[in-house]
Amino acid sequence: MVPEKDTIPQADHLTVLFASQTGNAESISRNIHEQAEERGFKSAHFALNDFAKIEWEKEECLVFVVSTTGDGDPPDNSTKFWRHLRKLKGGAGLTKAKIAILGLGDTNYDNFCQTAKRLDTRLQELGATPFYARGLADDAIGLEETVDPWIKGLWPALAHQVMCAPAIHDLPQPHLTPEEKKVVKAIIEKQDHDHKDHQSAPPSPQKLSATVSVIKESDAADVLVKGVDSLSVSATTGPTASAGATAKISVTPATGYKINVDFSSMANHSNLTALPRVPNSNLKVTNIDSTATPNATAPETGPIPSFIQTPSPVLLAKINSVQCLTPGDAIKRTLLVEFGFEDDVHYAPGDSFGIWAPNDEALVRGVLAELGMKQEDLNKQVKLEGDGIPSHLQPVQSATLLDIFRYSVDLNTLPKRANVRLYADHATDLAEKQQLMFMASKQGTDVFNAFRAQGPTFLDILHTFPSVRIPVARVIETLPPLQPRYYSITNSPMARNGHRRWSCAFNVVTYESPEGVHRRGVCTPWLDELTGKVPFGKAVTNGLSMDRLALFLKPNETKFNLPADTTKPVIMIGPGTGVAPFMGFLEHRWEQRKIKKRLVNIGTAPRQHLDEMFGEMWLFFGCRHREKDWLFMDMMKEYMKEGVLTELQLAISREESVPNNSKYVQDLIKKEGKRVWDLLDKKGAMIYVCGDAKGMAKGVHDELVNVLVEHGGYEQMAAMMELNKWAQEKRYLRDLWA
Ligand SMILES: Cc1cc2nc3c(=O)[nH]c(=O)nc-3n(C[C@H](O)[C@H](O)[C@H](O)COP(=O)(O)O)c2cc1C
Repeated sequence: MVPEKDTIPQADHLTVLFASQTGNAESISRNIHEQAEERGFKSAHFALNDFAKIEWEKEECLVFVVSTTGDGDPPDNSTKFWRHLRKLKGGAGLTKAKIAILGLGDTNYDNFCQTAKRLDTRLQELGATPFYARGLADDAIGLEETVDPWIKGLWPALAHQVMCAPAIHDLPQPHLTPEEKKVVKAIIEKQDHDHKDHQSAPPSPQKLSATVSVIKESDAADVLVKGVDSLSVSATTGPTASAGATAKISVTPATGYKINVDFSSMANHSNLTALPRVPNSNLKVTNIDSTATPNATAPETGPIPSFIQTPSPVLLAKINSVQCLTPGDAIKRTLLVEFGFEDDVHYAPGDSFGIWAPNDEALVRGVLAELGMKQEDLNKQVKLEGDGIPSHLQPVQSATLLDIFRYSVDLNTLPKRANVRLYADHATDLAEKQQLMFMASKQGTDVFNAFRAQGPTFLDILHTFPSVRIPVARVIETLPPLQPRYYSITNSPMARNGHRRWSCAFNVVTYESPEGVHRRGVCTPWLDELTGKVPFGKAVTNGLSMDRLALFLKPNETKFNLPADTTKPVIMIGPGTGVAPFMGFLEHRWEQRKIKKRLVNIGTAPRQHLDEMFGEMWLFFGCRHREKDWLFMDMMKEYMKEGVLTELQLAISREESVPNNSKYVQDLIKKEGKRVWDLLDKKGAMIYVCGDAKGMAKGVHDELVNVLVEHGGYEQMAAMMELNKWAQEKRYLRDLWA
């Protein structure tokens, strides 16, 4: 019997959902969505925060591609969905859902692929059933290692779902390669056989994933779509000049570096396999303005273009002061920058804020020149259109190409194999085409890795393969989105004028690669140049740029803030610029103490010793050389003198006189283990860790486990679980960065 139309399970319908912070999960999920459509599925593609657009009770197959960010946190474009998931009760409309989850993460972080794991658990609690084994891809070894075989295995698993769903035999069947058909047939035959023999359940996701691995590598490249790119110039006039288009200083376009790698191994491989699929061409860039502003050259440092979507409202700020905290011979150049607002802003010590810095102007102009754009085209207003274009491009209704390349595409990102494959399609020189194809293939993995190890910008790639003529629309839609940069606030709203200013401390990221190439980050060198590259010494307040910058408060999901109960002791662990939020904590506590002291003195608060009203504050700080990069040394000493900071433990990593057991903050936690345990056990201290997620945070975490084992009498596993519990209770808080 054919079910009524409304009740037909939509087994040939597929919804591909993503949660992505820096664009990987978004582009991988788009790839899956596009391949699904080519294979005959009716596929839809959404960010998890758009969950309201999905008819959950009707969806049969849902594919999730989710990354993990921060300290095991879900990406920003999925937080609304998580709040929604938390509220749902078991069996809440998900019982029909068949799910497949691909997680992206990095094993250098403690909570590897936490979002995918949590999502899997929660969806199954709510009644969803996996139809295909979960994949967890590791950025540390290369996402492709897992992503490519996972996607390859997805099609037979999906087809199996469709073919086995009895109600939908009349619906069109998805297209499979002959190999995939064989696999599905084998699964169905095996299932029939098992069923006859044992009356057993359908194959488990694990079995499916094991079976699909028989598909040959070379089949991955079976569906290739050559996109037609367009920069159509159907001009209409429009007077608007975008945010970044006003002329100030002239900038010479950068030329790019030629990346040298050895392609000699290419001769040994005549057959290339596992070539990634080229992303579909969806984007159309249409010129909507014929009134060019030919002499406009450099970006305004003022407000960011209106098409940029920030996670909280933009706040305009000017730079009040800048101070270089490290002398010229220090390994890193560290700046303390204070931003000022005209109106009060609300924040708490420990909060962070975002800055949307533009790409380096010379790099932007170099790329546009290399793409064949004429100077007079750069300031024309264009609009970006097309079905299925990346979410960050959808709001671009009217902008200049200059602004799109300044603010919307990441020009420093390392190339992915799918992009290299795309560039091969657009190379006109045969030798270059072959080299690019080789790097995109499985056989060229070593060469590809050697190429990436030199940190090429997009301009370097164009410079290395000069015959690549890639349309600008293809570049815009295939490069990942440029991300804002986040900094911890180092001051307190309780300090004088504290509600009208935010300070932050950061290392200026510029370095020379082993090949002698000058490399730079996006935001910190930009801020350094904007503030005039001040020398080491006192804060500079004069002669600073008068432009307004666009800042925004970062939604503080982790609640990395001081406890409301001021008597609770806090243990702060933050080497290098990881100390930034703790300077805000200390200033805040100092102000709280001053107020309490005044109230006691005038008799409005009970006479009590200040140390009874405020818990101990311990700081574990680390630097390389006491004289060169002990950041905020004077302030730390002052806070010690005032009794605000009750314990300062200093680790110094590059001074010979310092013994090995005091080089890193984790060494000092070990040394002070007994006292740390007492503070945790007897006084319920909070633990805060801020800084590098890979080396430091892991080392500190392991040492905290040891403290619980050695001094608290825990078994290793129990100690780990206790720390996890503290993390969930927000007693052990971490603010980490890559
Ligand atoms: C600031 C930052 C924090 C991260 N934190 C984690 C983490 O806690 N666990 C993990 O497995 N991966 C972590 N990663 C790795 C990302 O999940 C991985 O690079 C992924 O490919 C990013 O995908 P996306 O671009 O879709 O966000 C982190 C990456 C960054 C840049």
